[in-house]
Amino acid sequence: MTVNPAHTALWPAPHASGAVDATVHVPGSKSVTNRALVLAALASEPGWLRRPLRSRDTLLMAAALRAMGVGIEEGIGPDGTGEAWRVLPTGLHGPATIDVGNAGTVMRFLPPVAALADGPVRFDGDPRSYERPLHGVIDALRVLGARIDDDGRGALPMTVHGGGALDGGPVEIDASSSSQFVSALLLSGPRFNQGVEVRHIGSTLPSMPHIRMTVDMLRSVGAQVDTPESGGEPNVWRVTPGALLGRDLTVEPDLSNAQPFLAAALVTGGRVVIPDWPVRTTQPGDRLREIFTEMGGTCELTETGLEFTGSGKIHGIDVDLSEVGELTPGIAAVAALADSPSTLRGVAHLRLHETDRLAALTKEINELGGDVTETSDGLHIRPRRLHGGVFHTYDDHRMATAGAIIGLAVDGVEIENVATTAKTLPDFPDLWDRMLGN
Ligand SMILES: O=C(O)C1=C[C@@H](OP(=O)(O)O)[C@@H](O)[C@H](O)C1
Ligand SMILES: C=C(OP(=O)(O)O)C(=O)O
Repeated sequence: MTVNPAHTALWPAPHASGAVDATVHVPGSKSVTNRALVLAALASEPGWLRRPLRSRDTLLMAAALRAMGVGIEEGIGPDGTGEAWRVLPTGLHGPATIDVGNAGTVMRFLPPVAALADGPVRFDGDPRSYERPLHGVIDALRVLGARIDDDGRGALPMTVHGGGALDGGPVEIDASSSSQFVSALLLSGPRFNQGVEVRHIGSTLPSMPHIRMTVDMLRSVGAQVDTPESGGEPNVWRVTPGALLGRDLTVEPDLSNAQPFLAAALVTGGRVVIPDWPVRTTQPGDRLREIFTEMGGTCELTETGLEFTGSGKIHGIDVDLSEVGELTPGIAAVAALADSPSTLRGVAHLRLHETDRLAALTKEINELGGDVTETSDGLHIRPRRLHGGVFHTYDDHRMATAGAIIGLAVDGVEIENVATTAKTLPDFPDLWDRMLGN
């Protein structure tokens, strides 16, 4: 077996010698970039994507769409400012092979797109992608008229035999393990012959802001979507069939990737400014303004962005994170440094994320001397004096950034495979060093 040196390399997490005071330009949102790419690929005319995130997950999405025949030209925008990608929706063709890596957005959003291609599309990915839930998408697509060959587990690897079109119509799914099942069916819904009506029949539904993001972005390209919030039935979303417009969309900074930098202000009693923080957004990271304020900071949203200031004190928190699960690792890291215990709830589905995040956070914080226990749906964190050591990341970008947060306050923390942050934030070590003035 060959060992990738990047995976075993240890990155000494910088210890903060004082309060940070920095402005950090956070790259574009993964969730917005990958939705925008899918919608542009399904449109009936070319579109622009400005300030797209360039990371492993978004480059995998672009490569997958290209493999099906979509043109994506990477370059500078028409006005010469910043990176912009031109998307030319020239067709959806098979045969094609798609590598999903470990990107939930790629493995869930693209099978419905592949069902519209005119030939077989093979999906494969990292070993972890075989374990992540996909049954909601596979079963639903079969009900809606698609032919899919998998190994019977309702997971990757699989082949979607695109027939050039899909009937669509009503479908029931249990999306309690991932909101991305709902988003996936809605995103391609306008291109199904009868559109789609998705009824969630599971007990819980995580990450609602991400479903709102899907609906908002669909509407912005001309789709008609009925939702529970717009007067429809609870847990039912309806998308009317119709052509999608090619738009010129500027991607917001990734607010979930702003998290470690805001945490740095909290942990060091410093100040961090994130330019271009949107005034109105569906990104779950916007909830950090409230959560990190409750944990001891203050923030102000101005025309230039979000200014977040730590008080030098960090408080524990009792919070339901079901809507904003991807923020859990960073909140757990801050909670481990707080002056009182924390309970993080509503995030059982994190056991099926990039890694089992509840197990990984418990093990890694405890190995630094912490006292974390797993509950049925989250974590209980009792802060203790931590010591240095290796913080393992399990190929999970958010484990790496969580370890870096702890490293600010605890000497001698070494992050294994910090390069895994490339999934959504390839510049992380550089941005972190620059924030610290190194
Ligand atoms: O739709 C999206 O862009 C996402 C939805 C969420 O997935 P889950 O609902 O599976 O947690 C989130 O955790 C993930 O990081 C991104
Ligand atoms: C859960 C996450 O990613 P994915 O899109 O792969 O589900 C995440 O980024 O925290």
